[in-house]
Amino acid sequence: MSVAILGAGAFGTALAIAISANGPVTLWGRDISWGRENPRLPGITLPDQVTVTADLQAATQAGTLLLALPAQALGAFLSEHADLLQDKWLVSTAKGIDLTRLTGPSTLIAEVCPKATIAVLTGPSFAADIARGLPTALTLACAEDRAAQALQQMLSTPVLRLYRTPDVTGAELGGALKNVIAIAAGVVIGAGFGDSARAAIITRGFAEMTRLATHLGARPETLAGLSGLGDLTLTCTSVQSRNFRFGQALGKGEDFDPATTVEGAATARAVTALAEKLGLDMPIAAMVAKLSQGGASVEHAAEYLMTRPLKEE
Ligand SMILES: NC(=O)C1=CN([C@@H]2O[C@H](COP(=O)(O)OP(=O)(O)OC[C@H]3O[C@@H](n4cnc5c(N)ncnc54)[C@H](OP(=O)(O)O)[C@@H]3O)[C@@H](O)[C@H]2O)C=CC1
Ligand SMILES: O=C(CO)COP(=O)(O)O
Repeated sequence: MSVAILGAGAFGTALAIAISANGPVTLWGRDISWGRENPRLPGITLPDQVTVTADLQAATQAGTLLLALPAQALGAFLSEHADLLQDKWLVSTAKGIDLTRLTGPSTLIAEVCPKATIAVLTGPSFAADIARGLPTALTLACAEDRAAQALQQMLSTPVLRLYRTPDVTGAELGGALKNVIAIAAGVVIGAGFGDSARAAIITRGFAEMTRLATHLGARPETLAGLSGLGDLTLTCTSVQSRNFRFGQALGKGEDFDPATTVEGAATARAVTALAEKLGLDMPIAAMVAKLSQGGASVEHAAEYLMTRPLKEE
């Protein structure tokens, strides 16, 4: 089946490069004036197998469409182009929760394209690493096993290894929630609170991720896999992560380029609203939501998290 990637940012472009090892791939972007080298992936030239186009009608002739758009842009994009997306195999790579609907990408897609086969591709993977052909392992989540197996074959390469799961909720929530915790980890390091505090944030953040995701039907083992713990580990420990760097800037009291995609900021607000609605305790997410909107100081957030009532782990 032919493959197109919708969204020519860092990740869409990296995936196009990787998957083109298996055959021709179309990469659609609304601005492709950069030609064969995307400035978001400097120094990397697209292989001949990748066709870049700004013609969405042409790109959506492919049967499998990878949606590589930021989570907060996905809903509007789906609604605007719904007529081109019906009956397709739609694979979301967005790692966030929609702020207006309080749902993950798979639910957004299902609402607009009820006949589509829906999957999620997620896991620990910096675009630059994938684009350079470094070995990477991802999770492909799809409730329909035959489609999951077909997508796994179609999108795996000798350096991009996909594991599959039917747990779409767990996979997409792991990817969304780890971005929130990565901001918190960045704050901790930026503020000079140290590596021990970062380990505490990662561990208690993982507890929050698991609490919300399992409440919404996810399997705990999915959260412990590549899409949850794997991506959490990567993003909380690497300055390659935009979410981590955004948190670091908050911790240092520095400005951060508002044009940079930082999924965890809006997702922290969505998670906080969702947790309130569901009666769940998500204190780290709540602090990240406040910090990223300028609604709390780093000192207040640290004091709040450290002086909550003592409890069992
Ligand atoms: N970068 C990474 O390492 C990874 C990213 N992801 C996830 O992939 C998703 C995309 O991230 P990434 O590629 O890095 O982000 P980028 O900021 O690099 O690119 C975002 C892309 O989305 C496009 N876009 C934004 N809004 C719209 C819209 N309304 N219609 C059409 N195109 C739009 C932008 O177009 P324009 O340039 O015209 O604004 C741009 O090409 C995110 O959810 C991210 O979490 C997942 C794994 C790794
Ligand atoms: O999701 C990612 C790595 O798996 C990319 O993280 P950032 O969006 O924080 O750069």
